[in-house]
Formats: sequence, C-alpha cells, structure tokens
Amino acid sequence: MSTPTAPQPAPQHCPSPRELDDLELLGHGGLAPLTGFNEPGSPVTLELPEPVLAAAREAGAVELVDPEGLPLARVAVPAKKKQDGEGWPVQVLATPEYGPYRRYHLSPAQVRAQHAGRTVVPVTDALTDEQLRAVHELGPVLLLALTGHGTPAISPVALLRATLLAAEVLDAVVVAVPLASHGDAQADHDLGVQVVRTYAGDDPVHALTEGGELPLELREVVERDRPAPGEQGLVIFFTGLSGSGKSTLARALMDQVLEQGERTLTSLDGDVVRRNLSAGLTFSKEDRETNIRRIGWVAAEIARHGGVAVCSPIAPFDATRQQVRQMVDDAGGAFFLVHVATPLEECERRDRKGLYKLAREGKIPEFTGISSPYEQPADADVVVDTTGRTIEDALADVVDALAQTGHLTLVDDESLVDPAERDQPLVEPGERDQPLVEPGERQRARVETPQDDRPPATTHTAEADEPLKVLFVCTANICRSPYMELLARRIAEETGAATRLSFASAGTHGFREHAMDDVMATTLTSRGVAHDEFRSQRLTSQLIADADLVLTAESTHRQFILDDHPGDFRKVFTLGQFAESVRSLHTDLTGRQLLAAAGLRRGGASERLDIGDPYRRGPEAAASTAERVEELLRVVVPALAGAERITP
Ligand SMILES: Nc1ncnc2c1ncn2[C@@H]1O[C@H](COP(=O)(O)OS(=O)(=O)O)[C@@H](OP(=O)(O)O)[C@H]1O
Ligand SMILES: Nc1ncnc2c1ncn2[C@@H]1O[C@H](COP(=O)(O)OP(=O)(O)O)[C@@H](O)[C@H]1O
Repeated sequence: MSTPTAPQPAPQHCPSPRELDDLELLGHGGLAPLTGFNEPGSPVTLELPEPVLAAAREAGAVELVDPEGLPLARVAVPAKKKQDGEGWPVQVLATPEYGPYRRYHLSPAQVRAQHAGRTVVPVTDALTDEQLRAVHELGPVLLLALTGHGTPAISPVALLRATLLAAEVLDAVVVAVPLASHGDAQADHDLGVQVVRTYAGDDPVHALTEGGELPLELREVVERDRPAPGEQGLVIFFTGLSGSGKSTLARALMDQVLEQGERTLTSLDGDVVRRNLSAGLTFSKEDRETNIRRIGWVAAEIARHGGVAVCSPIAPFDATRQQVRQMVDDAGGAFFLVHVATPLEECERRDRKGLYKLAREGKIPEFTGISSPYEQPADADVVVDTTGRTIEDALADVVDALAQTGHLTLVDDESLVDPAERDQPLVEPGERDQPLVEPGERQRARVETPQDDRPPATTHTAEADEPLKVLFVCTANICRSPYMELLARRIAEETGAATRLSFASAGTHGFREHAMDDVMATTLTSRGVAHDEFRSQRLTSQLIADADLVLTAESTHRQFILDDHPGDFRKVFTLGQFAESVRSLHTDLTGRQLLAAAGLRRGGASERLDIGDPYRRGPEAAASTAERVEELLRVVVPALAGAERITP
C-alpha cells in the first residue's frame, strides 16, 4: 500500500520592483480586466527562477513576498506549462502598508467612491507653467500620478512631491498609481490607456501637452531629485588582472579626492574586502560573483547618500560588473568603469605578490588570467594600460576622463602639472601652429578611450581664422549679460579688435525679446553705448555649442550650464574666474590659444568672484555692477584680442 504524499508548501519568491507594482494593481482591480499574471498577450508577466517555478508547479502556487519577506499574495501556478492559457490568478494576502506617500495609493473603486466628478489628468513629470494654466481651466481635477517602476521622468517620490505642490494651486486631489513600464512602448501605452480609463470611470480624461517652463518650486523639487553630476553619488570601479595597477591607481586617485576635500570617500579594495566583507569566500566563479555583488551593494548604498566609493577588485565577469552598474544606477548614483588593461605578460613580470609563479606551478587553482578567465569590458569609461608609464601619467587619464563626465573634477590641481612647466607658456612661440596638448596628455597615444566621438581637448583648425565667439550668460538677459555684451563690443572696437571677436548674451531663465532693464541701461548710456536694439534671449544648447568661450555672471550660471554640458568645462567660466586666470597666466597667448591655456589652468569658480544681480536694487547697485564688469572686461577683452595687456 502506498502512502499518499503530503502536499508541498508553496515556495516563496520576492518579485522584481516592476512585478511588485503590477501585483499591487492586479490586487485592487487597477489592471482590470486582468486578474492575474501571464495572461496570453499581456505584458503583465511574472517570471520565476527555474527551481522556484518547478516547486510552484508541484505545489500549484507560489507565495509572493515583499523584500522584507512579508507574504503579499498567493499566485496559482498550473502543474503544466500547457495549462498556463488562462494566466496565473492572484489572491491577495496583504496590501503593502509602507513606502513614501502610500496614503495616496487608492484603488479605482476608492477613487470612484471618493472623487467622482473630477476631470482625470494623468501625470508622469512635474507640471510646467503652461500645463498648470491648462489644468486650471479644467476646474476640479484628479491628478493621477503614474509612479510605477520605470514610468515617470523623475523618481516616484519626487513625482508625488511635485504633483502635491502643483495641486496646491489647483482645485485638485492627487492619487498615485504604480503603473510600471514593461519595456514595450506600445504595450505600455495600451495598458496605460486602459488603467486611466478604469480610474476615470465616466469622468473625462485630459491629456497634457508638452511645453512651458517649470515654476521655481517645482524646479527645485526636480533639481533635488536629480543632483548635478558633481553632487551625485559616484562609484569609481577599477577592474583588471591581479598586478595590473588597480589598487595603486585607486589609492592615488583617493589621495587627490581627499586633498580636494569636497567629497566623502570609501575604499572597497579587492584584498581588503576579501579580508572583511567577503572573508571565507573562495575564488570559484560563484564566490567571485558573490564577492562583487557585495561590493556593488555597499557601493550603491554609498552612492545613494551622495558619497564616492572607489572599488578595485579583479571583477573578471562582465555580467557581474553589469549587475553592479545596475545597482548603482537604481540607487541614483553614477557608475564609472576604469579598465586597467595592463597585459598579463606585464602583470606576471611584476608578480608583486609571487602569486603568478605559484599559479603557473599549479599551486593556486583558478587564478585569473592563468587558469580562470578575465572577460574584457566593452563598456569601460576609460581604458588604461600602465605598462611603462608612471603612476601619475596613468592616473591623469583617469582624472581627465572623470572630469569629462562632470562627476568629479580634479584637474584644477596644479600638482598634476610638472612644477618645471607650471609658469611656462603652454605653447612656445614657434609652436603656434601645432595642436595644443596638455602636459599629462603627451603620452595619450597609449590610451584607448571608448568614447571616440569626444572632441580633442583643443586642436587648430580653419576655425582659427574666424572671429572668436564669446557668449555672456546671466539669469534673465536683461541686466548683467547685455551690459557685458554691449560694453565688450565697445572695448573691442576701441582696441581695434572688432573683427577678431564677436559677442552675444543669453539668460538661463526669464523672458525672451525683452529690452534691457532701464536702470542698468542707464549705466551704458553714461558710457556712450547704445542699447535700444538689444532684445533678450534664452540660453540654448546651440548657443553654447557655437561659442568658443562662455562667460557667466555667477558660478550658479556656470554650474547650470555644466549640469547639462559637463564636457564643456574647459570653455565655461565665470567672468571673474576667467579674468583671474588671464591675470595669473603670465603668457603672451591670445585668442584661441589663450582659451586653451585658461581651460587647462583655470582657477576655481569661487562665489567670491561672482557678479551679483543688481535687478531691482536701484541705481547704486547698477552702477557698482557696471564698474566691476567694466574692470573685468578691460582685462579679458584686450587679452583675447591680443591688444596690449592692461596690468592690474
Ligand atoms: N585564484 C586567484 N585569482 C585571482 N586572485 C587571487 C586568487 N587567489 C588569491 N588572489 C588574490 O586575491 C585578489 C583578488 O581578489 P578579488 O576579490 O579582487 O577577486 S575577484 O574580483 O573576486 O575575482 C588578488 O589581488 P589583486 O592583486 O589586488 O588583484 C590576488 O592577490
Ligand atoms: N603606471 C602604473 N600604474 C600603476 N601601477 C604601476 C604602474 N607602473 C608600475 N606599477 C606597479 O604595478 C604594481 C601594481 O600593483 P597593484 O596596484 O597592487 O595592482 P592590482 O591592485 O591590480 O593587483 C605596483 O607594484 C605598482 O607600483
């Protein structure tokens, strides 16, 4: 007689963030008519790892738990794949209780009961002034914030924060719907239409149209959500063979970051991690992956808090490195991969720890490069072969590539420059027609950077004969920057350089086509400079791209530009900063060569050098701004033009 086998308990599984969002909506009817996962043709799928799927088929169900292990739902899983036709129905065990703004998560039934009669407006980004005006016209509205994983342009919590702020100036209630993205634009669109219709019932739906500017409060929410590249958490991840130079370069880089003193820093060195966080792990493929994932997890948490983590394990497997990149990305950090590509022969020649010899003798199994693979990264931000190079020279490539991203700028550090070269002109008079190169770049030939489309630091081209284009930038382009543009043009005329220089100005925010502010305009009139034809314009990427030099009134304007155009850091200065650089360069360089030199040796854009906003602060403030700008322009314009320098 055979004994009946006891039914197997349903296995537990923690779904992905996207699946958790889907589960919440399936659970309360938000995805109606869908009632389960994996219905034919539906993007609302649930994927189970093979062993969990096998156990679930045997038990007839899987229990979905949240990341802390709380059972949320029981999902029926047919015994055989061919029985999947009807999908996997969901039975709710508990509704999620935690998470920011959870109280705004309502089911369609709750929305119908509490808020019927309002026009429904689906929202996936902070509302612009034009959108607010249009929504205001609609009367009572329900702002349906679509916060699901991968859907909003900003983080779900910032979208709710921005939508609640917008609601304060409208007759609006706010409801959050975790409508996730499934990676298929058409399927997501169709699902979104269906979900919004379900929430709206018989009420009208208003689709927002693009356009307009963010009001100040909402801009602040968005900017806080997306910190400037220089303030974002950063993971600098060195990968390469043992002995390639990862730890040496990582240590040298960290010293520079510490000396600069602007960022908090954590080292996750391969050897050190193995003695602590990963003590006991072997060098099997599985243990190496566990080791790297642990490093990635810690690094991502550091990035989440805005810190810098410098990691230097071998990390031989591409898939694991990609997982770390994803973890850092999910935490809102930037991931910067340095491939220390010193070839095996050189690492083995160095054999600092004597390990290669032991590995060759078969005394260390699974040694990377000898008896265990190293997968070359195809996604490195910079590739450095340290063979035959000094540490400083190799490090300069990393520092340079980092600066190009805007995430960490250390190139101001004069210690990178050979002291013997520090006060020399960068270009000898006889070298004028040669491309300019930075001292640290002279060995660049040995470095491959994967971003082939990056412009070289400075090259001499036919452009050299065109007038040098200078763009002045302030906030509204009605006070400071027009004054700079018009007065600079006058000074260029006085110095006979009108054909060699051209000037324009623009504002980061504010109006288009406005005349100059009256009070500030008076300071120009008293200098005999006409302003009647001047009209303000907004700063655009094209204006920045077209300019050879961008001079801003304040360091915040400079940062505003670099946030979107980090690669332009060598040509964007505050006017005060550029004047200081010109004064301290002690060279006879002019025009583009002066720009190149200033770009390499620029001083800091300290707020001390800012030109404050005189707008609505009366004639005295305008006069003192005018005086200060004139003083700076009389340093900068003649220097650019090659006219006789005025020594302050
Ligand atoms: N089998 C084998 N293969 C490779 N390396 C070995 C091995 N056994 C010990 N070591 C020493 O451990 C250091 C590498 O550890 P990592 O944690 O960076 O390796 S991994 O990323 O998990 O693959 C590595 O240090 P680095 O030289 O700093 O890279 C070696 O000193
Ligand atoms: N340009 C260079 N950059 C980094 N290391 C170099 C360079 N030239 C020689 N080395 C030497 O190579 C060795 C690299 O060792 P290490 O930094 O511990 O490598 P890893 O951490 O990749 O195992 C050190 O002895 C270092 O002095």
